[in-house]
Amino acid sequence: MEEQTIGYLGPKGTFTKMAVDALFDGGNFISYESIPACLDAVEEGEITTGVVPLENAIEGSVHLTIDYLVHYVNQSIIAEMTVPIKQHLLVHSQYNGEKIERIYSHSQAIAQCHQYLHKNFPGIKIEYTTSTAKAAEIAASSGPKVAAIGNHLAAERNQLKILEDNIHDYDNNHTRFAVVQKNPKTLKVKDHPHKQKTTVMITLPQDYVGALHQVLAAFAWRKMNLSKIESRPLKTGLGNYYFIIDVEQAYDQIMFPGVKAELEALGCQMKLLGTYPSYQISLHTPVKKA
Ligand SMILES: O=C(O)C(=O)C[C@]1(C(=O)O)C=C[C@@H](O)C=C1
Repeated sequence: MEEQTIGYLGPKGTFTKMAVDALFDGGNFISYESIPACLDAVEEGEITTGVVPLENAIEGSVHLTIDYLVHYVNQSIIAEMTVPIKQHLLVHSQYNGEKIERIYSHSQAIAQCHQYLHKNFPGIKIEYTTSTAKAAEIAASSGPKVAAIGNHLAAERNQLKILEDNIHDYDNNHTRFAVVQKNPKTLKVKDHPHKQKTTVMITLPQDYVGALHQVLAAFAWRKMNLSKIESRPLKTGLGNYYFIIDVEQAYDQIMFPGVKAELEALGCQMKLLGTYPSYQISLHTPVKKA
C-alpha cells in the first residue's frame, strides 16, 4: 500500500492533529493553516486525505467545513472520529500573576468557554485565530499579559503554562472530525470502528406544508435511525435551505435508493456525502498546572 498522505488543520498542537495522531497508523502528515486550505489541497490532489473538524458537542456544527464540502469541493467523508476536547487557559512561561489583557483562540474554543470567560474575564479583548494551536504560538511570542485557550499539547510545544485546566463550560465536551478524500482509498488506522454511518444532503423543491415531515417519513417507515439533522442556507435567497442528515447505518443497495426514489418523487434531491466507519477516540490528556 502506498504511503498515506494526510493533511490536517494545523499547526501541530491543534485538536485536529491530536485526533490524527490517535487514529492513523503512520503516514506522511501535512499541516494546513485553515479548513479551506486543507480541503483545497485534497481537491487538487496534493494530498489523498484531509482531516477537518465537523461538529462540537457544545457549540454545534463547524459550518465552514459543512459549507465547503457542499459548495466548493467534490469529496466524500470516508471516516469520522469523535475525540474528547479539554480546553485550558494557557499563559506565557514568565507569567507571574500579571493582569491578562487579551485572550486568543479559535472561535469554536471561545464559544465552548463562553461562560467561563464571561465570569472570569468580563469585557476582555478576545482575538480569533485559525486554530487553538495558532493562538498558543501567539501567546508564546507575546508575553505574560496575553493568554490562549487550547490543549496541553499546544502548551508543551510552546512552553506555555496551564493557568487553569478544563475551562469549557460543560462536561462531555467532544468534537467530531471528518476524514475526507476525493478518490476513496483504504486508510491505515490503529482503531476499530464503533459503528457505521451515512451522511446525505437533501434539498427541497420549494417551501410547502409538510415537506420536511415527508422527507423524514421516508427514513422513519424504513426504520432508519437518524443521529443528526441540520438545515443550512442554500445561499440562493432567504428561506432557502438544504438539510444534512446523518443516518446510523452504512449505505446499502436497498434502503438508500428506496429513500432517494421516494424523495425524488416528491421533487427533492438527495446527494450522498459519505458512508463511513465512526471511530471513538479516547485521548489520555495529562495536565500539569502552573
Ligand atoms: O483549533 C483547533 O485546535 C482545532 O483543531 C479546531 C477545533 C474546531 O474547529 O472545532 C477542533 C476542536 C475544538 O472543538 C476546537 C477547535
